Amino acid sequence: MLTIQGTEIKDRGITAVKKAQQLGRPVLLSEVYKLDSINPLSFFKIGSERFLGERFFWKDPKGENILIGLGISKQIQSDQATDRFFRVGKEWGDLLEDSLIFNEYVEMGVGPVLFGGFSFDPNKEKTELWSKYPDSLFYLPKYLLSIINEEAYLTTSIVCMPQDDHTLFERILDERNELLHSLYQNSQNEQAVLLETKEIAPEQWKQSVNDVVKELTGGPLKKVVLARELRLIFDKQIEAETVLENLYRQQHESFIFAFESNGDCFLGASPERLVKKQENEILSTCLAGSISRGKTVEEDVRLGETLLHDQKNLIEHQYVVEMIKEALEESCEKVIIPDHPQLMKVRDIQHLYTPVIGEARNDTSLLLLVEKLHPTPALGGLPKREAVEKIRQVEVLDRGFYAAPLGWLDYRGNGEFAVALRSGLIQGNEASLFAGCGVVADSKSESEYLETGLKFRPMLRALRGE
Ligand SMILES: C=C(O[C@H]1C=CC=C(C(=O)O)[C@@H]1O)C(=O)O
Ligand SMILES: [Mg+2]
Repeated sequence: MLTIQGTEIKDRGITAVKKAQQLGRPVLLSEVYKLDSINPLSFFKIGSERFLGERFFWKDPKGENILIGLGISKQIQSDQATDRFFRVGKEWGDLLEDSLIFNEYVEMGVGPVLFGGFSFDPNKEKTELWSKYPDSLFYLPKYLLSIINEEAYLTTSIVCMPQDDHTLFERILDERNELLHSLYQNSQNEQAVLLETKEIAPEQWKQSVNDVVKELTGGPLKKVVLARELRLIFDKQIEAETVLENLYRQQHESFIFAFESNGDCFLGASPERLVKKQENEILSTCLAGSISRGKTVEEDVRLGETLLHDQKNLIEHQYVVEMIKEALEESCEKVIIPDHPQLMKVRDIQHLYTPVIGEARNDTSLLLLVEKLHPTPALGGLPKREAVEKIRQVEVLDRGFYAAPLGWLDYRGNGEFAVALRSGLIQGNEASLFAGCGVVADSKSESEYLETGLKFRPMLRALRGE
């Protein structure tokens, strides 16, 4: 049975409350314990009673960093378009300033961690679809399970107020142990059954691809990513943990994420890293240009070779490489980018892929890098501003958090953001799925339409439980 023996939180809590009284403002207290191994999906699932709507899940493709948060100790959110990246960083920095952090481990992602993301375009007119997700939304979880290189750590974070007393910390001690004990209760979830699939305005979408193509020769615009939506209706409430478990089993090569807010859950399996920062080492990814997987090994290799030599896809990819290179060179000492793309093969699709390594300057923060990179031409287009304006104008879809940065940063400034692709938004017994594709001068609306069809598959399979 898993228990945390230490009761230091009581004394630490009293110290934090005294500090809050002295300063006349809240003080963050965080403490870390090492645990025996825990199944990350079970941890997410045990939060469904007490912390429904306040959970997140993150796994990187190699499974080096897995983070699951239950409960919200502090929420940072804003609907303001200007400075939104900076504001999150500022509020996080302010909270950390007088914090008491008891963490003897050096691993990234252990200790207080902020998890969340940004909407794709804060200036796009808002619809009901994303009403639960403001333009920037982050949680500092009450309980964070970090599985870093297969070692498990539990961080408890509490924002202590001047008026708090010892009863708060006694309650937390009990709650934490109950939570860990409940890891051993086994409950089976039943998959909701898909009743209806509505494709949102497919003909209008193809027309918008044709219209945009006409604007891509001669003018300033080189590339615009256009996305569309499927709305699915199920026979009963969709359980996020079931879909998440399916994604986890089915999409080994991708980032697996889930992010709840007020009853909705945004989740997916994205192959695309936006940026990772570990001390000064920066990793980013150029991912654009797509073809289907083959039914046989031979066909798969042949399709991959075709993609590697296809001019339309190479151009679509090259725009991303150019932009990421330029953006990173502004804030890095060094940027290393190979001259030619390779293939990234995920379960349903293969992409042109160029990995990027950089060395950040000392004054470069992770959120600054996110701001500079978002949206890359894999999600927005080129030039950035004009492409985002075009999307705002022609796209029917309210993208919300789709195609936007989602991830985490720890109290030492390390962290990682993925681009939230191959994703869906669960709302009760309905879900919206999103997929887009890079439109360039040589694009044909029918084949772009089929490409988006491939990109819906990971979420469709996970939701159907196949
Ligand atoms: C916009 C999406 O994919 C991007 C990432 C990889 C390949 C892409 C493409 O070939 O069009 C897209 O730029 C999506 O999955 O919704
Ligand atoms: Mg494409």
